[in-house]
Amino acid sequence: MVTRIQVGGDRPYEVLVGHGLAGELPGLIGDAARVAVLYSAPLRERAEALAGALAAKVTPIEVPDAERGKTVEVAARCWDALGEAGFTRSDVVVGVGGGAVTDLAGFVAASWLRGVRWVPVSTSLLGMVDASVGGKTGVNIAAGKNLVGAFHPPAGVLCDLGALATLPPDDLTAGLAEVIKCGFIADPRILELVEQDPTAHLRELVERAVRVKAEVVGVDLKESGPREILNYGHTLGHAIEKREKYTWKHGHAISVGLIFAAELSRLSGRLDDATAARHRAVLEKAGLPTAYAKDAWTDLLAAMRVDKKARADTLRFVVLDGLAKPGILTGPAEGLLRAAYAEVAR
Ligand SMILES: NC(=O)c1ccc[n+]([C@@H]2O[C@H](COP(=O)([O-])OP(=O)(O)OC[C@H]3O[C@@H](n4cnc5c(N)ncnc54)[C@H](O)[C@@H]3O)[C@@H](O)[C@H]2O)c1
Ligand SMILES: O=C(O)C(=O)C[C@@H](O)[C@H](O)[C@H](O)COP(=O)(O)O
Ligand SMILES: [Zn+2]
Repeated sequence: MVTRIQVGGDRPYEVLVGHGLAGELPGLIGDAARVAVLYSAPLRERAEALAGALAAKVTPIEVPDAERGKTVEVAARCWDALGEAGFTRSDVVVGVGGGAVTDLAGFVAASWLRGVRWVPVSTSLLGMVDASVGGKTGVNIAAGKNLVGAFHPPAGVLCDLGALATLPPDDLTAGLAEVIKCGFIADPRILELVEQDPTAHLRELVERAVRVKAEVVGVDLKESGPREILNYGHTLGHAIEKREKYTWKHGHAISVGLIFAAELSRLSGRLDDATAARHRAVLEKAGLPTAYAKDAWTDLLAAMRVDKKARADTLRFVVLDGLAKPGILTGPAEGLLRAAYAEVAR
């Protein structure tokens, strides 16, 4: 059974969730004469199998794995490959992999000839529920996470649940952080399912999280307001990733960031104690990290200043005013931020 979830907006598309979706790719490619398939080594066989079923001339591009591939230098190598293959505006970029590869593939597609079609074939939990949906594409730079990129919605998204069988357990756990985020900002049923047993409810969790994201990005592609809620936990999370030079898994950093954001919500008098405590409990139950280095505060505060939600010198955070009631906290005092950090510092 294939579930089709619609994403609205000026350039609507579908997210397909199911098993064995390879047969859906040619339809999304359409009559393109050339297709570039970006993948990293762990997904080589899957990418080759998908490429082999396409009628178009395929340019395979193997990129470094995980965050090591999400760089300007790797994007430039991809542009060179597209140039050599004579890629035109009717050609298509496909990204096969987790969020790092699909963010890179989307960025290459967004920047090539100022924008060609692209299709993420998501193979990680995090990619399925978050990275492949919504058209945020980009790369990391030394100054911060995802600081260079573009909004460029895909032609469609394939989430083949069968791929999750080979996903390393740590990466499955990392993906749960974004699933849990969706539970706190919009769909508390997600939290109940994770509290019971996430692996027993994977399909429902994927579908629920995709629906949360699809609803938000369908009304606010460019993050002019409502979309900011998807950044819950990300202000501190991205700062941790930067401080760790992108060696921490995104979902792990977001887990700590979610607890920090919940504590910030509680300490600013906006969130009740029980809902704040539930963050730590559900993230722990999923096997996610809940603490970070005590001595890191100065670095983290500096990194948070380039968060995309900041405006000039004012930091802005997504907080909760209750379960599934996200809001914005603008310009909190540093003492408040420090107090929230003390709750995750180890
Ligand atoms: N664009 C967005 O809206 C958005 C949303 C959330 C996260 N992100 C980005 O996504 C990235 C994180 O994505 P991720 O958690 O998928 O990490 P990832 O892409 O680094 O993948 C994690 C690891 O799992 C491997 N892998 C993936 N699928 C596999 C499979 N089926 N079998 C075996 N190995 C597999 C990868 O090769 C990699 O080693 C971050 O860069 C984050 O910033 C983007
Ligand atoms: O799609 C969004 O919007 C999100 O914020 C989802 C996040 O989970 C994701 O990590 C995103 O890449 C963060 O975007 P950024 O703009 O803060 O870099
Ligand atoms: Zn994220």
